[in-house]
Amino acid sequence: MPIKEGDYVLIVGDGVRSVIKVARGSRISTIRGVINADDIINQEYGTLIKTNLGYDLAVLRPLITDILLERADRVTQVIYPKDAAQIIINAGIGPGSRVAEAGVGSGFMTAMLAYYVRPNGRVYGYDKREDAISIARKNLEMLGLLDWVELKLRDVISDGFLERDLDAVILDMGDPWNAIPRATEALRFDGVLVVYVPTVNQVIKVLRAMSDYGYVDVRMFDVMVREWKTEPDEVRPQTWVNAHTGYILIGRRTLRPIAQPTK
Ligand SMILES: C[S@@+](CC[C@H](N)C(=O)[O-])C[C@H]1O[C@@H](n2cnc3c(N)ncnc32)[C@H](O)[C@@H]1O
Repeated sequence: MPIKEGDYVLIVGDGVRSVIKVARGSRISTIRGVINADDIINQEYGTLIKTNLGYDLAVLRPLITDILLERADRVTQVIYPKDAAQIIINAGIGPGSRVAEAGVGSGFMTAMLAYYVRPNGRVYGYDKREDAISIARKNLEMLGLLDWVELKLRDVISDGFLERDLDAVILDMGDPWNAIPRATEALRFDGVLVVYVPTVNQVIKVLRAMSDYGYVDVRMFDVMVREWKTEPDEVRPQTWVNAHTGYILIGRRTLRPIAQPTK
């Protein structure tokens, strides 16, 4: 399908990498010169366009992660794709999954969940902050993923989740241990609880609560991705790495009655 006005495109080459929304009549400036948006419209994705300085840049269909990282607004810390990928795989989330998430924050994790539960799954996203819900809605709309998401302005610790028998619940909030009783009542028996926290101090409280509420097969890991330079004449790790984002804790609900913690 050819490129249309209003599409997002990824422009790549010679040190250029940016996601642009194509607007008729506009000029796209890069460090390798300028291209006219009109020269992109009606071209096939994958086409090469010459800048006014003579560089060939590729015009590609952006991946969901390209749009998220480059174009989405942020009002909170977000879950990055490297962590989202591990959460999705290890929680067994796929087409048809019904998943709740608190908090939604800027909607980064929500977007990745929505992308993978399509076409017949559903994501129930909760946040107690109105600004977070509205930025998340805007980001999901931009990505075309809102059809798979229900966003709810609600405090999950005091008011709980509205769904039951969920396949997975994901908690990314300051005090997730306080939301574990509510997450547990929303999960199906043997459903997957995922908790994402940045500090070890939080990890300890989460592990205690998971044990109290009868979770089994509890695992914890963090994710290091080391990017490498891919210049054929200089293949080596990049100089700077992101050393830490967060810890991922995953466990399975059991039939233990939720009103009776073990300790
Ligand atoms: C770090 S952000 C979540 C980021 C999000 N996962 C993302 O990838 O964009 C934490 C969010 O949790 C929300 N939150 C904290 N406590 C909450 C509660 N009790 N109920 C609902 N949302 C809560 C906050 O308002 C905040 O927006």
